[in-house]
Amino acid sequence: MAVDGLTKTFRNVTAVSNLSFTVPRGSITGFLGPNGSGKTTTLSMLTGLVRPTAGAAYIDGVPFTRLEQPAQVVGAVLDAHGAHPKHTAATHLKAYCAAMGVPDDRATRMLDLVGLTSVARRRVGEFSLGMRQRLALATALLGQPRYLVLDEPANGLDPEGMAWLRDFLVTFARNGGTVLISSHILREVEQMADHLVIISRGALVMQTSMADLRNAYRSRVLVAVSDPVKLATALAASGFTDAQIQPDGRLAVVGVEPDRIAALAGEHGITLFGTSIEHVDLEQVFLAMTAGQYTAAPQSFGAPQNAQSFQGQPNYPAQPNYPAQPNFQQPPTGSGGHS
Ligand SMILES: Nc1ncnc2c1ncn2[C@@H]1O[C@H](COP(=O)(O)OP(=O)(O)OP(=O)(O)O)[C@@H](O)[C@H]1O
Repeated sequence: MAVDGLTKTFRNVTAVSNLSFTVPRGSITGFLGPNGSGKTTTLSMLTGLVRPTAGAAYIDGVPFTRLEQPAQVVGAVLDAHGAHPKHTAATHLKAYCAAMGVPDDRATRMLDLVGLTSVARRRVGEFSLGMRQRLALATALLGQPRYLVLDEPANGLDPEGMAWLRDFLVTFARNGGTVLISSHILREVEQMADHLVIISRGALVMQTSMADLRNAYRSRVLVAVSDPVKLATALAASGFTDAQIQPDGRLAVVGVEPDRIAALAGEHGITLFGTSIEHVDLEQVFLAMTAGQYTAAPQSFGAPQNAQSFQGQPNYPAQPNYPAQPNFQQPPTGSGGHS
């Protein structure tokens, strides 16, 4: 799946603006952006529900409208409220089976797969949002598609439902399926996605693998020592080259455990005053990247104090932005150890 220069303008609102990205085959790609950033509009263009103003979207190399048997290529969940409220879950699915030309027993199997067998004869109007999400997924799966396009499927799911969805999608991708799943919360997709496409105001902010993102925003250890240059040299001699002296004189070290740093300092006669680990919250990084969707003040989105705006930067920022510095911890008097 891919979109290329995709643009959609509704009267005077540009919902999607010259957006290009690729969803690697066999991946789970998280499609992230704040409310109103253009996710649903993009997914609607991808699945042929909305006509682009410019650009194109491709599934299996062709636009959705040119797919010969679309339901057997792509399953889409764009609206959990698609089923008629007076239909039961079973009649809803069987109607889709008939329309798609697939046998009825597929409906029963999909109800079982999404955990709705016990409520198969209940009216959809009585379903909770989470149950509707499961039914919508069952509908999308009827044609045994290779691609899944899911718009905020976590909406309304309880933690158990979320865990179930995660496991289901991971298995689907492991078996060769490709998933594009939107969310406005990185945490919701972080554990299952192997790629991310991040948008803000309809434009691409970043396209990256999850591994690259984690790597660029790794935790670091801040070390206060008598001689930071000497410690940096000692670390480099041991193969740890990612150490930078901070404006406050501390050494910021990535990829080395505090105990190892303390041992090295001891070996080189460097006095260690204290260490603190600075964990990076990826959700904060994401919020900083997409801040300003509705307001010019990034802080109103809970962004880190030193966060920059990443808008319009398709490439990865060279310098990771760490959240505000944690309080420096002094070791107990006379211990000379690390915290
Ligand atoms: N049919 C439409 N007519 C006019 N404006 C629209 C239409 N559909 C979407 N928009 C506008 O396009 C922008 C993007 O909306 P879209 O629903 O694609 O965002 P989203 O990222 O999916 O948001 P959310 O996370 O809240 O679902 C919004 O400003 C929205 O008001």
